[in-house]
Amino acid sequence: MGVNDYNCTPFVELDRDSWSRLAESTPLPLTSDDVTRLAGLGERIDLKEVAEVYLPLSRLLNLYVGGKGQLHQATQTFLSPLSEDSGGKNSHGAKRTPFVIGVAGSVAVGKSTTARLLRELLARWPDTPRVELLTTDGFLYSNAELERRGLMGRKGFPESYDRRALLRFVSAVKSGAREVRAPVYSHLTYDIVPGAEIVVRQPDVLIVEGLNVLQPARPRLDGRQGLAVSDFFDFSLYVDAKTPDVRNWYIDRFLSLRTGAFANPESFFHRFSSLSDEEAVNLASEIWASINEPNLVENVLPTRGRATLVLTKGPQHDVRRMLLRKL
Ligand SMILES: Nc1ncnc2c1ncn2[C@@H]1O[C@H](COP(=O)(O)OP(=O)(O)O)[C@@H](O)[C@H]1O
Ligand SMILES: CC(C)(COP(=O)(O)O)[C@@H](O)C(=O)NCCC(=O)O
Repeated sequence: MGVNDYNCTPFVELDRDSWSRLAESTPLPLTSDDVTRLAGLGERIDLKEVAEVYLPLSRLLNLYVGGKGQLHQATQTFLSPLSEDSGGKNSHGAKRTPFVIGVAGSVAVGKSTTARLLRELLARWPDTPRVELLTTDGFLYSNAELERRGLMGRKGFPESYDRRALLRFVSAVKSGAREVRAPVYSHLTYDIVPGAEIVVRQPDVLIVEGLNVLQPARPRLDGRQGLAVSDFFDFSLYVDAKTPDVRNWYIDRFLSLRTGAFANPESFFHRFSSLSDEEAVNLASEIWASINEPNLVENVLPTRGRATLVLTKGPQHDVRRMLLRKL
């Protein structure tokens, strides 16, 4: 095949039928206990979809985890003469660090749902019982800081995050730090929760989910290329769908929040709980068009080709196609 061949791509493409056939040969099929637990997650996800799409995906991830484990072992063996030379005083070997998976994609495409499902499924594999989840919204600047920077209408854009703190967090996890802490964001108050934090203690797998996790590094002021969180990923997933479908999911979620979470007087959106259907659709469409769609087009979509796996959904969240990076 020549390099000008139109078919020349770094991805292997699998349609839904081929992918779901892999479920048959996936060890550890779902048990009725798993089904009960997954249903208890409160997701509206179809369990057939879990069995046909997400279960084989968890197997693929499990193979990558195993592959990284073997590479770690081989590297330890390679470095072991150095520890022997120093009479065991200097240990050049290092403990294996958590396997980090990035999950990227638009607002409302289903990143959190995918990440939560993967957490459940991965934890069933004997070599990865401890799976933790981090959402990057904890690294958004507080509303007060966003106001100060004139970024309140740009929440979710790369500049609305404390990118240095996020990078330090992921870098510490991949450096083998015993305990790493991250701030917490509340969708209810629409702000960072003062004093709250999540603590990550050397899990087997860490899933880092967020709009911009596949962004490349920004050039530094001294002109040198810095690092990006994606430099620390062992695997990354981009959840993709047509923009009009994602817009519909955003509006649907907004409508169900209006009758659910927005009814809580603590909610930032409480004042919208009494909107009529039409008013709520107009407001959600306005937020989508002014913030989330421009961010998708300008910042999120351009990172899709950087993922290890692109998962493309149809209008009902049904996964239709997988693009897997060739090795
Ligand atoms: N696989 C799925 N099947 C059915 N509904 C889904 C699925 N994934 C997400 N959703 C729904 O789509 C909306 C957006 O999903 P969510 O995971 O919150 O997106 P994100 O984290 O990307 O903003 C939610 O209402 C969620 O219930
Ligand atoms: C909190 C978010 C920026 C997503 O953050 P992420 O966890 O992807 O970093 C997003 O869900 C959001 O609230 N965007 C602001 C515009 C809106 O209200 O939809």
